[in-house]
Formats: sequence, structure tokens, C-alpha cells
Amino acid sequence: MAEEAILGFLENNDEIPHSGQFAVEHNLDHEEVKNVIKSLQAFRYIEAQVIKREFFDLTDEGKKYATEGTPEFHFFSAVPEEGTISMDDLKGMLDPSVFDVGSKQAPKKKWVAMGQQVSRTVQHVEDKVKEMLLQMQQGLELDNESLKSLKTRKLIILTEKWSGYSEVKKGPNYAPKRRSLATDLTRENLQNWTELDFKEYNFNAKGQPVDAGHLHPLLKVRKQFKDIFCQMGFEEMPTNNFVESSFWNFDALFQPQQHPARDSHDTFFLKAPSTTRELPEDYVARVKQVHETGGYGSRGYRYEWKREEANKNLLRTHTTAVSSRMLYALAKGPFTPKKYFSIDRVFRNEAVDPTHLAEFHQVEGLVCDRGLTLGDLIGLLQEFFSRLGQSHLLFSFYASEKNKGLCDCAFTGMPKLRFKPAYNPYTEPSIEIFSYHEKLEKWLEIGNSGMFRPEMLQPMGLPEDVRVIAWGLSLERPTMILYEIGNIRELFGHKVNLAQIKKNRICRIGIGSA
Ligand SMILES: N[C@@H](Cc1ccccc1)C(=O)O
Repeated sequence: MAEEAILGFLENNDEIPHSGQFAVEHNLDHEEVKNVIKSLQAFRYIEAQVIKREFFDLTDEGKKYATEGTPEFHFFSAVPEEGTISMDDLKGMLDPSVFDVGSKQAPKKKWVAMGQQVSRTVQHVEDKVKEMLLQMQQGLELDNESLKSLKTRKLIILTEKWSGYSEVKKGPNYAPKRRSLATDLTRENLQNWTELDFKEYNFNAKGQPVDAGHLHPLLKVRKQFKDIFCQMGFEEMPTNNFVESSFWNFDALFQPQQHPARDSHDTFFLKAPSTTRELPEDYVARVKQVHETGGYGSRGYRYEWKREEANKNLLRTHTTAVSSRMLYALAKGPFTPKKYFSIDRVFRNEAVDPTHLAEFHQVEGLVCDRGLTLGDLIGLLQEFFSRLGQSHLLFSFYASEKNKGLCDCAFTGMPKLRFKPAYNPYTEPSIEIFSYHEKLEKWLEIGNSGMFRPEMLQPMGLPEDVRVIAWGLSLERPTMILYEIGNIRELFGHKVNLAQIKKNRICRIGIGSA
């Protein structure tokens, strides 16, 4: 409608002077007219120029000056051509409002010199303000500066403003009717190319979004941890068995059979198959002995160790089960020092809440060599954690809910670490690792570590002077912090927000410190 009207009108007329009037005259909605103008302009059928105009009326004061002249003019006229006149005399001669305004404006315009006595500084003045006001009354346009001066003296007032209107003329591609554009390079279109108008290429157009898979945040963070381990010369342990026997998960680690972690409230036991098929019998015998009566300088736990308990299948509660298998395998051959790591899933019979799930991922590292000391463990932890960088990650590790907004504090350099004695059945000494959180101004637990006990290593057959230092932490906590995920159920499980997974950022840990 509007398009036909505009193009049709321009066929017989040079211009549409005012799109608003045009809309009224042709009974069109001006919004539609505006949109059509934009589109026709883009294809250069027309040229359009926005009209900006303001309309003013004279105020009562303005009207008065337009007929009678301005107070400053009257004030000037009252001063004699030669000589001076006193203020009092002027006051007596003039109307009070004329005197008030005139005595301010006339010296401002440098028409008169003011003191006790007043004298003219010029012989002749023109009452320009009166003239401007008269021009406005006649509907003539004034320059911006004049308008501004009249506005500040409140002699005129804005009554109407035009902004969305345009003046429209024919453009270089004008035609009374819009031609449809050829968009495809078909055989026919190419044969008739001289008669056709081709649509221009839009080289800025975005392509179709590529449909592809997306990495889950846990995978991205896991990759970062993996890189750190690999840079430090660690080999990855095979963690592909979620089902483990109690033997490798607990007994081999010198965890007594009455330990509360072995309760079904903490561990998922399997119904089928409920027991393991085979265990290395000679090693089992040594493990039984060390639990019952000790050896290797230990008194043992002094209870009756039951094979049935060790046979029970479970979902592994920690990846340290894998570490125990690996160390046992290592002990079989001639001894070689090793650095091992793993990052994989573990299971615990926990009540699910925003920070706990019944399954999570463990990051675990261990170093096995002759004569390692507690100093080596502490040095290694310093090295590992400093490679994470003293970034938001370390700071916020175990900060739980409070970590909102902390993700921007990117620090690098050596983290402030502190070590606290702790207890694990399989390590002695055991050390909890704390890092100082500058923003929260407190020490936060970020991991657990220790030196594996002789009661664990000696029955495996490792040489007596071989020591193993090891540490572990969760993968979920740093991931939640890095990706600002407040509820672990949004990160893992059936409530995962897929849109979030698609658009979340790549992850880089430890930039600047590794
Ligand atoms: N297995 C421990 C972590 C750990 C690993 C190695 C040595 C000490 C502690 C845990 O589940 O928390």
C-alpha cells in the first residue's frame, strides 16, 4: 500500500516534501510509510532526508516586545545622546519593568556605560530582538543562535517538534514498481543476465550455525588437569572399572573391615555379581596377616579378617583403589620409579544436595620412588598447585556458595599453601591441603594427601626403602567455580542444562604460572 503510493506519487512529482503530511493525505499509517521509505532507500529507489524542525510561539513577554520594542531599547533611548543621566532620573522616567530589564540588558549589549551616572557608548542602536520576534510572528525561520537567545530570555516557547519525518525524492534506481531481484545463479538467470537485477551478495551475513557436539565442562577442566600432570611427567592409570572388590578398594589399603566407610550407608555394594571372582591369593594372605597381626614393624589391627568381606563387590569409592592395583602390579617386576595420575568417576552413598552427588570425579596423583620424604610430598604439592596458578580456581576451591563473583580475580604465582595433619587409614603422615583465599580472607581446604603406609606397600612386595606420596581432590568443585555453577545437579546428571553446555567457555587453568 504505502510502497505503491510512494513510488506512484514520485512518478508524477519531483518530491514528497513531508512524509507525515503524505501519510495523512493518503490515509496511511506513518509508521508503515517510514518502514517503506527505509526499505526503498536501501535499494536506492528513493533518496530520503530526515526533516528536523521545531516550532515556536511568542510568549506574552515576547509579544509585548514585538509590538512595543525591547526594554533595553527604551532604556538606551532614555539616555541623552550627549552627556550623562543619573540612575534615579532614569528610574523616574521609565516603567519599573522596563527599567529592571533594560538596566541589565543595555550594559550587557555594551550600549551604555553604567555607574552612578549613565551615558551612551554608541550613538545608534538597532532593536534586533524586536525584529527577530517580528520575523517569528510572520512565520520566518531564524538561525539557531538567535533561537537560542530568544529561548533563554523566555520570549519564545517550543510548541511542536518534527523528528521522524522525511523528505523523499527519486533515487538512482527509481522505478514505479519494485523489481524482483534474481537471487540464484541458475542457468536461466545467467542466460538472461542483462535483463535481470541480481541481488547483491551480503558478505557480512553470518553462516548457518554449525551443528556439532559440545564438550561438557567437566571434560574441559579434566583436560586442563591432565595437561598439568603430563607436563610434570605423570602417566595415566587405567580407571575403566567402576566395579571393584572391597579387597582393592579397602583391604589392600589397610582399611580395617569395621571401618565406617565400609558401611552400606557410605558405600554402594553390588547385588549381582555380589562377589569378586578372583584375587591374588598369596597377596591376599599377606594382607590378611598385616590386618590381623601386623608385620613390617606394625602391630596390625588385631581382629579376625574375613575373606567374605574382602570379596564383596562395590562401586569404587575412590580412585585410590586403582592406585593400589597399579602399585601391586609395579611391585611384581624389578622396581622402577613411577609417577601416576588418574581422573575418573567414584561413587559414594551420599544424600544428594546442591554440593553433593552420589557420584563424582576424583583427581589423583602419586609418586613412587626410593627414599621419598615428607619434604618431597610438600614440594610436589607446591609444584602441582602452583601450576594451577593462584587463580580464582585455587582461591575458591572449597569456598562453596560464597564463591559467587570471585571468578574474576585472576592471580598468578605461588599459591599460599598450608598443610594440616589429618588421618587416613592408608597414609601416614596424612596431610590436608589448605590455600589462603585472599577475597574470603580465610584458609580453605583444597585437597587431601599423604605417604602410603608400610602396611599397605610392604605386603605388595615393594622394596623396603620405596616410599609413595599421593594426593587427591575432586574435579567437580573447581569446575563449578570456573563455570559459576551453583548447583552440582546442573553440572551432572539428568538436570544438566544443555543450552549452558553448548555455550560455555573453554577452560584454561594456570595461565602465567605453568
Ligand atoms: N582417597 C582419598 C584422597 C587421597 C588420595 C591419596 C592420598 C591421600 C588421600 C579420598 O578419597 O579423599
